[in-house]
Amino acid sequence: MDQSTSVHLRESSPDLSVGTRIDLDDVVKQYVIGDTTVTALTDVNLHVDETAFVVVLGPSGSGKTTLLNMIGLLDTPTGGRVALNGRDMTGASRGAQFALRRHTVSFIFQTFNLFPGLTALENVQFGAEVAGRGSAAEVARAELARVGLADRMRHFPHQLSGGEQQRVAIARALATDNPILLADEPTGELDFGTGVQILELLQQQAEAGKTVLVVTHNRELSRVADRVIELSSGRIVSDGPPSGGKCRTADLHW
Ligand SMILES: Nc1ncnc2c1ncn2[C@@H]1O[C@H](COP(=O)(O)OP(=O)(O)OP(=O)(O)O)[C@@H](O)[C@H]1O
Repeated sequence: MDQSTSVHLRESSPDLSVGTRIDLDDVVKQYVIGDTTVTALTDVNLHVDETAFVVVLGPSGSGKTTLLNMIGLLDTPTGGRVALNGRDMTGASRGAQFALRRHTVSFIFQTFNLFPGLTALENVQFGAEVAGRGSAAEVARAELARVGLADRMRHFPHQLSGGEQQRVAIARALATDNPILLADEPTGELDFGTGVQILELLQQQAEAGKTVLVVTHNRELSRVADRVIELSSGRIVSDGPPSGGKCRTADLHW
């Protein structure tokens, strides 16, 4: 085997036997546009090694999405270190980042980001295929049933409500079987009742053994978390259980 083949195989075969772990050490992220520098994250130290429902809370512009993008290896820090599953990915090649991300992290977005020309089933099947899972159609059917959409498999996104579309997006994330779910304002487009259902669904995934990180500006949502990481102007200003203790989704108001 020549050296390039060996490097390729190594990069596309991350060690999946290690447990899920997120480590950010002294992470800084700056964006430079013309002669303006925006510091989105400053000296962020974050360690998650538990399967838990974690809420990242902060006002608009505090760096929540930037933090999620760092954890999900969608963006690289200006300074500091990002490691997933104990592997330092800070200086890793795009190929190595893609390979690890593919088997570790799945994303859920505020605007669902479904493929409009694919049915619910095909959207979810795509998730299973990207992750290289066998029997992708079977996996997709099972995950859609898990999120309560067994009777909507042939529907296209425009034929589904916002809450149903978000369920499809969650099913697509689950179809990858990745251990970390990163959700950016997943209830932002939904009414209160639907948002609570989506939150419950995400909470169930944490109870089933996933690490679920949900970004929100809505403090009320953070009351159901196991752990709340609060950001202000790019810095973590608190990290711990919700003040007042964890409550049930049924006790939320917004
Ligand atoms: N690609 C980029 N180029 C330049 N500046 C950026 C970029 N992405 C984010 N920023 C800046 O970094 C800061 C943090 O942005 P970020 O989107 O992480 O905040 P946020 O807390 O997620 O905000 P929101 O809740 O409004 O989505 C903001 O000042 C934003 O303008």
